[in-house]
Amino acid sequence: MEHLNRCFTAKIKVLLKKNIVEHNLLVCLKLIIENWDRFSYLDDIEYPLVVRLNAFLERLTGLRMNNKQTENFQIVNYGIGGEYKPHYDWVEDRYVSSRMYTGTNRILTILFYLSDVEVGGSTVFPHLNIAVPPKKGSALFFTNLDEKGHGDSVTLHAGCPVFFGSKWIANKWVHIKDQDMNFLQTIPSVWT
Ligand SMILES: O=C(O)CCC(=O)C(=O)O
Ligand SMILES: [Fe+2]
Repeated sequence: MEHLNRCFTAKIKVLLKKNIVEHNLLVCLKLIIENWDRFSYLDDIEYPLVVRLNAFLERLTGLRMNNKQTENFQIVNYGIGGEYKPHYDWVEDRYVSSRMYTGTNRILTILFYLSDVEVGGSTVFPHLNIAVPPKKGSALFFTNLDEKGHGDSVTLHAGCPVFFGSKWIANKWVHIKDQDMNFLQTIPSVWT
């Protein structure tokens, strides 16, 4: 795995690893994905390959990835002109209990790029001056909350419009419930 981009501020870690997903997993995910509609969720229990991928992510991040602590993979396809306007992946504290099924906020986003995009489609962080171009097989990791567990405003991000090509991504959101909050320090090899 090779680093393409790494940016540390006081509050956020954005990390891009190349070819993080073994090739066969990527192929299987794509096969499943191609039979699904846009904005589909992969049932993590139903697909043994997804179970394997979650175990891999557990080892990699030091966070628990079972279905009480993470959301199922969300698969999204953007065609030409498709974009995701600037937003946060966390919700305001007052909405956490009603909107998050774990009753806790999203500590980490893992975004897998399942396709290359010919032109456009970068994931951008305007407050951090970071643009991550989609590269098939790579993954972007970023924390969403500050040290106190509240939504972090520097994590504003967007999926830029696809100008040419088709963009496939799979999102994994990990909730803070029952996680070891020292995960960033305890497994430094993941983050360095
Ligand atoms: O498409 C992207 O690059 C970003 C997607 C995203 O931020 C999301 O699905 O929450
Ligand atoms: Fe997002």
